[in-house]
Amino acid sequence: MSAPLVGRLAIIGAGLIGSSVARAVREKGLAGTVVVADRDAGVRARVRELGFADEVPETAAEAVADADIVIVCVPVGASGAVAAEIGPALKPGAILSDVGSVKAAVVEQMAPHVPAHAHLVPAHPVAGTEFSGPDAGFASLFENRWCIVTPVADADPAAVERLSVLWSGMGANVETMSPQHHDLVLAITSHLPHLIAYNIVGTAADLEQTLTSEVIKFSAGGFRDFTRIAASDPTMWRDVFLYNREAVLEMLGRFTEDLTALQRAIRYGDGQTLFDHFTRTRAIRRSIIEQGQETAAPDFGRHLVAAKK
Ligand SMILES: NC(=O)c1ccc[n+]([C@@H]2O[C@H](COP(=O)([O-])OP(=O)(O)OC[C@H]3O[C@@H](n4cnc5c(N)ncnc54)[C@H](O)[C@@H]3O)[C@@H](O)[C@H]2O)c1
Ligand SMILES: O=C(O)C(=O)C[C@]1(C(=O)O)C=C[C@@H](O)C=C1
Repeated sequence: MSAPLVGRLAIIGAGLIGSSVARAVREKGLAGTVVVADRDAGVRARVRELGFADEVPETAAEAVADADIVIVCVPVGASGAVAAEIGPALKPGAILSDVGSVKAAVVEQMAPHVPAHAHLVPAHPVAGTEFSGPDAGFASLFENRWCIVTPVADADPAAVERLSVLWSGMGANVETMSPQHHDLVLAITSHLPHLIAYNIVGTAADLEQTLTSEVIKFSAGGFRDFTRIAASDPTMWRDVFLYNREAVLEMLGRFTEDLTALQRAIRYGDGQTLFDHFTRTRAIRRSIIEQGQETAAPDFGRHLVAAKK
């Protein structure tokens, strides 16, 4: 049997993403030892029960000692504090990575705490669900999904390559781009759709009581899909909007202008504008499907409703 890709892998934060990484790495035999840390004692106890880690130390600093690769899987706003805690314990040559949904702000928070003898290689697996916590993770989450690696300016190419190989090993398709470009792209493809979902479900909840209960009773199709997205973790998404502020505001400005144009077409009975717009958007959906990017993601974890934090 050949040696695993990574000797010792440390994961800080054992929620949906951290626990999925641990499960995927173990299932594929990518690491000799998987060490998992979480600041929450209840989560640590649950990780021990679920058995997807070889070691579950009390602190993050203990977890990273001797680790070859460290993946920080905490809400974006906590990444600086975690980097400060573990930075001094990183061994020479260690790769420090993360999975945050925002990249420029994570680099800004983490970079000052990375010692010269370690390598910072941020990444973002573009795969998830509306569920949180260690019960919600599963080994196949990253299969055939993108993982965007966003190397810093002076990144060590060998470290970037090693982390990319680890994500490929978990089944992901790896793409590389700058942290700033990542944030602009994800603002429109992920962050704005979540904001729209949070907003539309909030609007429905603010209707008069009888109307709201009818919305819930008759919800199907479109609205139901929005409620899935709007059930996503409040801490995670608060941080995404606070830390990708500029890119989200840029995309929100464009979105608002386009919405106003549709509103105007409805007001003036301009069916041609509506028809042309909907025809253009239908083509985008079709090209996504043709590229094989449509997956069963919306149904992942349905059985885990009870596990939702
Ligand atoms: N949920 C998704 O769909 C998704 C997808 C891709 C990337 N991400 C990113 O992954 C990261 C984690 O998201 P998640 O969905 O796994 O969240 P989660 O809430 O399921 O898990 C986060 C875990 O981090 C722990 N934690 C928080 N602060 C900590 C600290 N200072 N030290 C140690 N542990 C700490 C929490 O106790 C929790 O167990 C976020 O940055 C998010 O942006 C999420
Ligand atoms: O499918 C979902 O539930 C998701 O929202 C996953 C999703 C996304 O927007 O695609 C959410 C945030 C992450 O940073 C990456 C993936």
